[in-house]
Amino acid sequence: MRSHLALILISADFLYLIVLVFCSTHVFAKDHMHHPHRAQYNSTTDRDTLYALKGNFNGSFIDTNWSGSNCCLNDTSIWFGIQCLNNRVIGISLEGAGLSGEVDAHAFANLTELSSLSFKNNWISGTLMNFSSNTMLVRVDLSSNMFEGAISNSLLSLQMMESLQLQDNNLIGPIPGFSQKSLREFNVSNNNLLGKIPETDVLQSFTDLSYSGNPGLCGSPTLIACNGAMTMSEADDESESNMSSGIFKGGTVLVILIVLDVIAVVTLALFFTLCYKKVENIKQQRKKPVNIEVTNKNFEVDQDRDSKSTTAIGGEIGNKRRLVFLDRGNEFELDDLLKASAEMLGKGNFGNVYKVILDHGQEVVVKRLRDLRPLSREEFVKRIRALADLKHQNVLSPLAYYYSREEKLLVYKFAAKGNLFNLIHGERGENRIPFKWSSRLRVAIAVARGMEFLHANTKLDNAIPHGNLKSSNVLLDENQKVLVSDHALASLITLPIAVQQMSAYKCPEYQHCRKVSRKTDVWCYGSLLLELLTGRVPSFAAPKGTNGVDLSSWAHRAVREEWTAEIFDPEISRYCTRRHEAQGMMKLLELALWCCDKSPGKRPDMHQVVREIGDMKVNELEDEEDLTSFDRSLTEDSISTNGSGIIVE
Ligand SMILES: Nc1ncnc2c1ncn2[C@@H]1O[C@H](COP(=O)(O)OP(=O)(O)OP(=O)(O)O)[C@@H](O)[C@H]1O
Repeated sequence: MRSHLALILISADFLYLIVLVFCSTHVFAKDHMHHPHRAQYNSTTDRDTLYALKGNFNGSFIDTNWSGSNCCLNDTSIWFGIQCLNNRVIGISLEGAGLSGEVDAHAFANLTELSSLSFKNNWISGTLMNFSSNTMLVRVDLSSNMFEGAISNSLLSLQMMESLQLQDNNLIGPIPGFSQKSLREFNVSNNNLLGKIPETDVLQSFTDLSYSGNPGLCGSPTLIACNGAMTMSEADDESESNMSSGIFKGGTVLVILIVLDVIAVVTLALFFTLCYKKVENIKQQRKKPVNIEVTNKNFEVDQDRDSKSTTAIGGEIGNKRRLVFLDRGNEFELDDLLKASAEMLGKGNFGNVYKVILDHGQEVVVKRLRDLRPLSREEFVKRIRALADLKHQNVLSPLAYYYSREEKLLVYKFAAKGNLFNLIHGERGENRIPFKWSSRLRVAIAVARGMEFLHANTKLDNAIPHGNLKSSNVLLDENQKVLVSDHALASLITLPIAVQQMSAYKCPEYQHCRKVSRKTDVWCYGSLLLELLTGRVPSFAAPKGTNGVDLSSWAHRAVREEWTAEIFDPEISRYCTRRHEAQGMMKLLELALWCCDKSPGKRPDMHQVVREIGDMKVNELEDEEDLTSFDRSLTEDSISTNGSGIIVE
């Protein structure tokens, strides 16, 4: 018994010594770093480190963006994706930048001020880097890459770390015993990690979602029992206790150890208080204000950060504050937009969308793009020009754009009658004005024409002409003209984001063999027809918190099992009493199922679709009646939205 106690005390003393040494060096190191004149590293070493890092990646974008003699100028970042403070690099954020390659293990050794690192959504492979020099790191996000090997033990020494995101990689081996109290977000799901999850308070404080998708992991907080598996530290403890019994005997040693330990505990408490105060001080200094504010009155664009970008492209952008108009007429300045009142229409997958009423009464929509591919100004302009050149009466092309390093805007005409999603699924209570068959057919024909035009005229190689066709991207202007919007935005968005968010990537061929093509747009069009016919929301376009239906499988089953009549929206079947209407509904259903064929090769092209659908005659009288319905349904506030154009149930 005594020998056990003595052993425990000696171990505690040993631990104490280690902690003491660690604390002194750690506190000293931080102190050292916060006095620039004493610092060993500076902006030049940071720049050279980033140049070396750039050499690790295969990705054309940082080749062009990371160049020149300064990556930071005081607190302003000169290079893309870098954050600076006092001429030092404190943040790197290259999310969805299409980066591949392996990062050198010691790539970050000189970035001693780095507090935030994100390489989320890239294709980076190799083992995790060594972070032991990056003691200021607060956030690390390496999720959705192809990192392999073990979780680096260097992460255990990061005492300021609040968030560690390593999910969706190929990491293997056990989870090290993270015990930093600062750690509030932790995710290692969807890797190949093994063994028992260490029972540290910190690791046990996260839910099993942080660990899911690792078939070899066991122990709390997962529900998988370990069947005798131990963590590495448990195994070590056990073998040590077996070996050491009987080494220490006698009461004297014990008394001395007890006295020493009391002194040690008091000193240790003093040291921890000192460490804690230092760390809190540093955290306070690092809190930076957010740059972009959006209110419901107006919106502000971050213009000052672009003070270096004055390059003119084809004479278009000499002035950094200029909106560039893609057509003549309608011209106004960015300042006119900024001072006008703005109302948020919705938070789309690619950025927030605002309706802005200019002083002279013109209503426009401003789409503030985010998650863009890291495009140079030239590439961005080229792609916007290509999509703006596509002019058709059923296609909504942008009127103008704004480009700066930090901000990219697209300006569109405002479509006063809202979107097709609201028309179909808007409030179904007694105030609803029916959205009848002939109106639905009219929309289907207009969308087909718009899509046929896009398919015939899109010039960008390998691009899907639309890529995100769905009912919230079909708009109606003040004259009920149907407009297909948001075409070709896929060419601006990073691939991982496009895969997550765009309709095209929900098609069967992408699920099976990661391929999309022009015929993918045809599948989206078929799904839109099914939405029009059934009044149900397709699962890929269902608003957050609601469930949609796999419309194509559902409709195919209905036809196979001969209960087709039941799938039509009662709102149209109730009114479609005439023979040609019932035939039209069946014909449109056939066309929808053809477009949704699992095999892209068997689907029609958009030209064939227009030919098929053009044969269906819209009854003129019914059409007149329905136009009135459209108007009333949109002006009587019968559609309730949450401001994002999405139905509130
Ligand atoms: N020119 C416009 N006129 C009127 N409403 C618009 C216009 N452009 C977009 N909207 C509406 O603003 C909201 C947000 O549009 P946005 O296209 O960004 O998002 P979304 O269609 O919900 O999703 P996604 O980003 O995938 O396209 C939607 O309700 C859309 O119908």
